[in-house]
Amino acid sequence: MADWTDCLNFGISVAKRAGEQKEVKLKSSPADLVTETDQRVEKILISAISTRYPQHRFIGEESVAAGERLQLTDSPTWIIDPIDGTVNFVHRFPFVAISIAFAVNKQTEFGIVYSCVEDKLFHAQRGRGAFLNGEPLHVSGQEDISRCVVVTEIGAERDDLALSTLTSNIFRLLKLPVHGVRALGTAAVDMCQVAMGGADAYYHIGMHCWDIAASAIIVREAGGVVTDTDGGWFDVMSRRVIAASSSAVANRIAQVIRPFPCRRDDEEPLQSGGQLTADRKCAGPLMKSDDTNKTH
Ligand SMILES: O=P(O)(O)OC(CO)CO
Ligand SMILES: [Mg+2]
Ligand SMILES: [Mg+2]
Repeated sequence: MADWTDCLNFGISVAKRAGEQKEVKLKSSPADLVTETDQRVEKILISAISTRYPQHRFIGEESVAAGERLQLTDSPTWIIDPIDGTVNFVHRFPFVAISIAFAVNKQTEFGIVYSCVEDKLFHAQRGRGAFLNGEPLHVSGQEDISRCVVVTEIGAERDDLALSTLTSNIFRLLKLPVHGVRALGTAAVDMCQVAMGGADAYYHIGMHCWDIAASAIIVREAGGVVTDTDGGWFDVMSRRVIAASSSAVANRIAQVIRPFPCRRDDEEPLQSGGQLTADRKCAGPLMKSDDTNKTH
């Protein structure tokens, strides 16, 4: 089996260096919360990594936003979110992360999440455990949904149907009941909370591969489970994820939440007047036939 430890150590060093970038400049208007820093950090990371590993490929949030094709092949590929939590970054809400995953043959070999403000470096390598600042990490192991803190994200969708699906999912969880529902504004850090036992589960439909690939392996290596939102096999390109302290908790969340259809990350983006649309948007919530036994 190939040993990717050299790549992991290099990834950790560039993530920590890039985490020193602090300047906030909006790209065009206050409504456009992609900052120049997002783009600069991605360039710093890709430039450093590609100099050292010229054969490797990249999937970067800002490169894809600029029109680059999003395709995960069997080649060694770095999947990068230069700033996970851009809205937090702009508002100085103190949870912002650099997220880097590395996949070979479409399998994630390691993940790095550097929560810059907290100065917390999470990492995991396949089969070798998960760590926070070098110390081993473990999920809570909680199996009882009624004792769980569950994390999710509010996202950027603001249409009525999207919001009603989002809020009704939270409503159903709170009515189970769970101990609490939280949202930190960064999927990578949300999922690392599950890895460290600060939360017992995370779920979301609509995140991209760069938001969740690194933290998914961190949760698994910390002893947790990562599934699709229907409880099945997790596909990093599907934009559907549950990360949980146990299979029992993951399955219970899968039973409770209503699906929210999204275009896969590796689907061709929609064309709009000859231009690629800005995002691979969620299609809006749909009821599936298996929803009929769900309340609310
Ligand atoms: O700040 P970003 O990278 O857009 O990510 C958000 C989700 O869209 C938080 O995870
Ligand atoms: Mg992100
Ligand atoms: Mg980002």
